[in-house]
Amino acid sequence: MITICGAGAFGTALAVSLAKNGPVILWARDADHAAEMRATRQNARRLAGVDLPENITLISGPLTAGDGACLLAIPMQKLDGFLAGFGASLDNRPLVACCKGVDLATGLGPTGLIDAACPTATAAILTGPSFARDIALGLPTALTLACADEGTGKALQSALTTPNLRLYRTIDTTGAELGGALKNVIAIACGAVIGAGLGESARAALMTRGFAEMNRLARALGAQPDTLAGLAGFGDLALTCTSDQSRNYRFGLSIGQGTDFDPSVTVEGAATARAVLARATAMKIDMPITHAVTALVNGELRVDQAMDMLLSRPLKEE
Ligand SMILES: NC(=O)c1ccc[n+]([C@@H]2O[C@H](COP(=O)([O-])OP(=O)(O)OC[C@H]3O[C@@H](n4cnc5c(N)ncnc54)[C@H](O)[C@@H]3O)[C@@H](O)[C@H]2O)c1
Ligand SMILES: O=P(O)(O)OC[C@H](O)CO
Repeated sequence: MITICGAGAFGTALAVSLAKNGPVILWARDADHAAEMRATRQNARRLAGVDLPENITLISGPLTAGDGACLLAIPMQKLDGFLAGFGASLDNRPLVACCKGVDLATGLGPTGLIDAACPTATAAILTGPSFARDIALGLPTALTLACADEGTGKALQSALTTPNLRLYRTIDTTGAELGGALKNVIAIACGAVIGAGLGESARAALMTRGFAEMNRLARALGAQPDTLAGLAGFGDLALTCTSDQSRNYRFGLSIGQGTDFDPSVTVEGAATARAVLARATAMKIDMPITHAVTALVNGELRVDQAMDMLLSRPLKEE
C-alpha cells in the first residue's frame, strides 16, 4: 500500500488521486490535524472543500508504513529534519520526494537527502507542473517521475499513474529535481516584475533568460538537457511564472507591490535562491536572475534596482 507523509496541500491532493487506484495511508505531523480530517473527511487547513475518499486512512505519530512506496510531501527545508526523525522506519523501500528545492544547510536536493539519511531506500522524485487543487479535482495533469534505478522507476510510474495523473519517466534525478527547484526562483522574479508594473515583455524575458540560467547550472551538475526541456523544467516554469495560483509567483507579486506576505505560506523559491546562489558562485556559474532574486528576498535591493542590475550587464550573444 502507498503511504504519503505530509498532509499539506500536495500530499492530500496526491492521496485523493491515488485513492482511485486503491487504499492509501496519509500521515500528518500533527495528531489534531489527522483527527480533524478523520472526523470531517476534508483537509480544511490546506485543501478546503475537497472530500477525502473513505479508502484514505489518516494517521499521525509513529510511522507504520507497510513495505510499499512512501511519498514524502514535506517542504524542502523540513525534509532533512523529517528524515532524521522517521528515516529509520522507511528503509528498504522506494522513497519518492514530492518537494521542490535545494536544502539550504547541505546544498543537496531531495534525492540527495534521502540517499544520505536512508541508504537502503531507493530515492525517486515526482515533479512537474501541477497545482494541488487541480490534481485533487481530477483535472488532467502530467508529471515527471525520476528514479536512477530503472526497474524501480518503471514500477513507480505504473503505481502512481491515475486516471487524471499521467507520469513520464526518466533516470535523470538531477535534472528533474533542479528543474523543479530553479523554476520557483524564476517565478519569484516574474511575480516581482508584474507586481511592480514592469510589464509582460519583462516577464517573457525573465522566463527565457531564466530558463537559460536553469540549463547552465543543471548541465554543469550533470543533468540531461531533455529533462530541463520537459515537464520538470520548462513545463513547470511555464505554469509557475504565469499563474497566481502559485505561491512563489504570489510572493514575488507582494515584493513588487511592496505588500506583506503571510510568512506561514510555503514558498520554496526563497531559500532555494540562496542555496543555489552559493553553489553557483562556488562553481563560477553566472546566474544573474538568481542573484537578483536572492537580493530581493534578503531585502537588499528593490525591484527597480534589481532590474537595472540585470539590464546594465555587458551585452552578449544569446
Ligand atoms: N501545493 C502545490 O500545488 C504543490 C504542487 C507540486 C509540488 N508541491 C511541493 O510539495 C511540497 C509541499 O508543499 P505543500 O503545498 O503540500 O505545502 P503545505 O504548506 O500545504 O503543507 C506542508 C505540510 O508539511 C508539513 N510539515 C511541515 N514541516 C514538517 C516536518 N518537519 N515534518 C513533517 N511534516 C512537516 C506541514 O504540517 C504541512 O502539512 C513543496 O515542496 C511544494 O513545492 C506543491
Ligand atoms: O505554489 P507553488 O509556487 O509552490 O507551485 C506549486 C507547484 O510547484 C507548481 O507546479
